[in-house]
Order: sequence, then C-alpha cells, then structure tokens
Amino acid sequence: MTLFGTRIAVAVTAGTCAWFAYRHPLTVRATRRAATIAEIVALTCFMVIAVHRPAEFHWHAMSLAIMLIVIYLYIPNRLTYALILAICSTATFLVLSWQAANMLPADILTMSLLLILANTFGAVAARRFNTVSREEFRAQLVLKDAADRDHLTGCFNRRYLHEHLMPTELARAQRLSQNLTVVLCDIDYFKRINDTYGHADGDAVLRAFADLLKQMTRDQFDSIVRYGGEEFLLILPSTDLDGGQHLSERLRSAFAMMQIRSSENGNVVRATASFGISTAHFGQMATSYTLHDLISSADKMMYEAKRNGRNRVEAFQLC
Ligand SMILES: Nc1nc2c(ncn2[C@@H]2O[C@H](COP(=O)(O)OP(=O)(O)OP(=O)(O)O)[C@@H](O)[C@H]2O)c(=O)[nH]1
Repeated sequence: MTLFGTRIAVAVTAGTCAWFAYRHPLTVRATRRAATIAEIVALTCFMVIAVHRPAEFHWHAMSLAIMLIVIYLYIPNRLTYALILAICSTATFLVLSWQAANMLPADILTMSLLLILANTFGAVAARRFNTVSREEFRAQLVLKDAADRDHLTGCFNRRYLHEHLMPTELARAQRLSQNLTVVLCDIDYFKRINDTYGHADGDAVLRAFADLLKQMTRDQFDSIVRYGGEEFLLILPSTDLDGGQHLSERLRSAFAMMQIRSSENGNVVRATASFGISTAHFGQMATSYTLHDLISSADKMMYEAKRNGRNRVEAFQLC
C-alpha cells in the first residue's frame, strides 16, 4: 500500500504540474516551479520505493540513471535546478544503497560510476541544448525584428502596421475608452532633394527625420511606421487632438531647423515636412471607427497641409 501510495502521489503531482505548466505556457517561472515540484516529489517517492525494496537496488540504479537523463533533457527547468536535484538525488541514493541494500563494495562502486556517467552526459547534453536553444531564440528575434522594420530608418513597416499595430492599438483604445491620434507626416518636395543632392543624401534626410520622430515621441508607447517612400505614420495612444497638434508643431519646427549633413560628401541639406492629424475618442459613441478611418482622415489633412503651402500642420477630430 505504501508503494502504491507513492506511485499515485507521483502520478497526481506530475499530472497537476503538467496541467499547471500548460495553463501558463508563457510564464517561465510557473513552468520552472511546476517542473521543480514534480521532480522533487518523484525523486523522494523513488527513494521511498528503493528503501522498501532493498533487494532490487541494481534495478533502482538503472531507473535512477534514466530519471536523471529525463530531468536533464526532457523536463523544462533551469540547468542549475536540474543539476542540484540530480546531484542531491544521486548522493542520497548512494548513501541509501550503502546503508539499506547490504551490497558488495564492488557493486556499489560500479553503480556509482554508472550514475556519475549519467550525470556527466546529462549535464553536458543539457548545457549544449540550452546554448543551441538560446542561439535559436536570439536568431528568431533578429529575424522577426528584420521582418517588422524598415531597413533604412528602423521604423516599423506597413506589414507590421496591418498585422500587429492596427488590431492591438484599436482594441486598447476601445477597451480603455481612450483617445487615439494618428499623424501622417510627409517630407516636402522630397523628389527635388533627391534630384538636387542625389539619392544618398535623400536617404540621409529620411534617416534624420525618422531619428527625430523617435527622439520626440514616447518610447515603447507611441509607434512610428514608414508608411510610404517619404511618408511616416505616428500612432499616439491616449492622445487627444491638442496633444497631437502640439507634438506635430514641435516636430515641424525642429525638422525645419535641422541641418542634415550627408556622410558621403558633407553637403548640408535642409527640408520641411507637412503633418496631417486625426483623432477619435473610442468611448461608446465612436466604437464603429477603425484605424483605417483615422489614417485616411489624417491623409486628407496632410494633403490639406500640402495645398495650404506645406511645412504646416492640419488637424481633424473624427467625431
Ligand atoms: N532617397 C530615397 N528616395 C525615395 C525613397 N523612397 C521614395 N523616394 C523618392 O521620394 C520621392 C517622392 O516624391 P513625390 O511623391 O513626388 O513627393 P514630393 O517630391 O515630396 O512632393 P510633395 O510630397 O508634394 O511635397 C520620389 O522621387 C521617390 O523616388 C527612399 O527610400 N530613398
């Protein structure tokens, strides 16, 4: 009954911990905690079973070797935790085999070597696996970043806008009943800059404008998208029309005063930009608006600014 009880305890603990870990798949801490609890309970029960069956210590040693490999390689846990648990359980098992099993010293030595080998191979393989996983994760992040951003300016691209920013920003504004402002900025007479100074200097102007947008907006909160060739879109959560106008005016005057030096030939290039702003309040009255509506309204405002002489800010409240 004792052995049956310990086996039931292991099965219940493992099942509960697996259920807990799968319910919180994105929390590393929860997964590690579940793994550690399952490992401690399983190893303790294993020791109880071993003591109750002293004649089968040879088999227990082989079972423990397999368990050690599983702990190192299969159960997702920190390598340090796996190492501590594996070494402690190996030491406990050897002490028990010395005291409870009444084995020959030569047998205990063979068993010890087997378990030391299992620990060594398990730890080395787990370390290698950890390194490979970490490199793969890093490579995935780099690839994802490259897929989401524009190569020249480092701003988000339109794919990221449509797939990620549009649904998340709209959902957040609706959930919190907040204002959402978008600003469409377009560099004035950019074709002329390209024609006069060359494409490389045109690129330098684009980079300088993008850097200015990054510097003057809220980090990790506002989003900057390269919307077209020389067009940039700012998405400003919890910002009303006044806030959008204030920011756009500061951006407009800062960019107009900027002297952009080409890295290739030292040319100083000056440029201006036109800004179209659109705001909606996503309270009860405005839930039918989408980010498409906001962007197309900001686009109209931007063309209004171009028509009215460029280097200007025009704004519109969508409800
Ligand atoms: N250097 C450079 N030029 C680009 C890039 N993308 C688009 N362009 C150029 O940007 C220019 C945009 O010109 P237009 O659409 O006529 O606009 P504009 O000259 O800025 O005139 P307005 O917008 O009316 O003030 C085109 O000549 C494009 O070739 C880029 O990545 N680098």
